Amino acid sequence: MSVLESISGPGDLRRLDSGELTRLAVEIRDFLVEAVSKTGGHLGPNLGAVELTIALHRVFDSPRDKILFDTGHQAYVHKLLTGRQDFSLLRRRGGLSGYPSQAESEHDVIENSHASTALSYADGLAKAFALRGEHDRAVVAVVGDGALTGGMCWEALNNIAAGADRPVIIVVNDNGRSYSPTIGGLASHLADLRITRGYERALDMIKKTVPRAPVVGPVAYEALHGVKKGLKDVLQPQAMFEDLGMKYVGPIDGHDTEAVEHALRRARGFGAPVIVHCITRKGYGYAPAENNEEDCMHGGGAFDPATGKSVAKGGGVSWTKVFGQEMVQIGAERPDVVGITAAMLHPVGLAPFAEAYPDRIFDVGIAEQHAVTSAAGLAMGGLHPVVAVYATFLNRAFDQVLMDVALHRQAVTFVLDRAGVTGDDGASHNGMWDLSILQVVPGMRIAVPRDGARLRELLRECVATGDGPTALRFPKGSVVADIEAIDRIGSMDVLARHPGSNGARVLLVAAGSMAATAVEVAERLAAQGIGSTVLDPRWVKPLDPALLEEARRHTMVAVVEDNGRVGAVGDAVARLLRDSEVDVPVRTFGIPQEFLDHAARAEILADIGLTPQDLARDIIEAVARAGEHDPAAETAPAPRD
Ligand SMILES: Cc1ncc(C[n+]2csc(CCOP(=O)(O)OP(=O)(O)O)c2C)c(N)n1
Ligand SMILES: CC(=O)[C@@H](O)[C@H](O)COP(=O)(O)O
Ligand SMILES: [Mg+2]
Repeated sequence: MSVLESISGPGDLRRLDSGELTRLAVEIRDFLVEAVSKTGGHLGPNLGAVELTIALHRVFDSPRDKILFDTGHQAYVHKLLTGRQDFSLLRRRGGLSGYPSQAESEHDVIENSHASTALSYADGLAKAFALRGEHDRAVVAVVGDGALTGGMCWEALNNIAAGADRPVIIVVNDNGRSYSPTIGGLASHLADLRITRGYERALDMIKKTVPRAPVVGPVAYEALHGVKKGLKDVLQPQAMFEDLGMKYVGPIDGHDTEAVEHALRRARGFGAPVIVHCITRKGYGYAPAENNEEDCMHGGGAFDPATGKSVAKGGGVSWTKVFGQEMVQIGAERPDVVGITAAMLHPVGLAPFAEAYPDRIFDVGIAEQHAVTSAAGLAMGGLHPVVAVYATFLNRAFDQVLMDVALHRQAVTFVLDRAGVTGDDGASHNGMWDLSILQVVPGMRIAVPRDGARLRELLRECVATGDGPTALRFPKGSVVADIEAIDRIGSMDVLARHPGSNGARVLLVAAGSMAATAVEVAERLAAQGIGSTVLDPRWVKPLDPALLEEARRHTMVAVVEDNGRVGAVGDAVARLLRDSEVDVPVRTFGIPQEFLDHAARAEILADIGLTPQDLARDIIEAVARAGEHDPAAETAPAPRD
């Protein structure tokens, strides 16, 4: 039996000797490379957190002590050490989540995969334990250097530092990277800290060579003392954390289990808020990850363990790539257009723009709120910023969109990638909120492209809009083949028309990526004798008033959208018809307003009925209930495949 197989829980860890600990780290790395090569996942971050996580579970008694992981993508080792070693269905239906999950284990706390939250949870937990008199319970938060660039961390630090009687132990997992190298003043401060080891050695050297004052006389001694002080100020920058009222331990070699364990025991013994600064390498111990310049195999699909090369079947051109290519074209024509990313230059597709226009790209760190309000500043300064984020991450910058950009009617374009169901990253990654929250923003215009051609077209319309904010959203994965319009009504594209053989006529309003699905639904309805028109609004906010006249020519409006059902396009269409007294029923087909468990996107779309066959069946039944159509009268059975 391997050492890893002998670990059924954290208690088993404490019985291991140093030789077994060393073997355990090797076994965990081998396990991670093998398992993640099959399922895909966050290999790089987890290879960097092996020794750190082993030490954590040897020093702290989870779940009585709380061990929190910021973002949670680096918690695979934590899962292995807390009784979960079947990774065969990692991030897949029925398998382990790629993030902590309270349903999986009492050792798991934070399920939200949005970065920079762990210190706030920690502050809250520490206050709760103090108030309940549970002073023996430790609260430990593991936070990456990338997550530390998020503003919430500093809000929390401000509070944690004030809580001498409710100590939080903050373990900074500093590998110098988010996806790419972490940016900003804090990152360089952490980098300074990393060289502190040099400071200690330099200080020792000075101590040994600088003779005592009586020997060299006060003037010379003062001069030499000034050198030492200067060195101390320059090379010993942990003062920042200590100035905050935090104790600082480090920097520690984050791949030396015993050193980390010793530092954690010291930290626990302080009984005061403390930062344990661990220096790690993302992808440590697996060369293809360590040497991967772009992101150290931060995330991604299945790969060949021998080479680290992706084995994912080539799925065509991604929406992200189409966006990135068009941005380079726009950048050549519009010197006022600049790009902003929140530590995700490559994932959001802005790397080609950055390469072409290096002084017109701003990576603000994992700081979406700052990204948005700084975009308002850039726009006020006469530029047109394009803020590219994953749709779900815009949630945390809602007030900035509303009160900093829209209130000032600033020409900022938000490009929301991973919009709609993403699936394998779990509930907090689905981009199912943006069409709802942006609906309430006065002056916001929202474009939803149905394919690559429309993405290029609508992106240009967005950046050509100078009197207020625009947003454009598209899903994860490959673009579908272009779907050409057969007609145009106002600013909307007609994609299909079917006459039908009875009174029913359904107006299918398809938002963005649901267009291909809607075209197929219309064909299924036609087979049942139900007439329809498939309409791509292109802009879903504001809706084109021409929609009203088109609705009047139908007996039902069915809106299909890859967003939560509440307060999005369907509700906006219903409100428009109601306010204009167009008495045609509107049915909305979207994502139920729930947190969805992790699974593949296709599985979830099937679960929630956003497939052509389910939609057709539901619409046929709705038409029948409305009395315009009796399916039994038809010869062909209702489609159920
Ligand atoms: C609010 C938010 N924005 C962006 C992301 C995407 N994201 C996931 S992990 C990551 C990098 C995290 O870097 P770090 O905290 O240093 O952890 P590491 O992967 O280096 O261990 C980013 C940007 C996120 N999860 N949450
Ligand atoms: C942890 C995190 O937020 C991302 O790394 C997430 O896994 C998105 O991955 P994709 O870029 O594959 O959608
Ligand atoms: Mg990092």
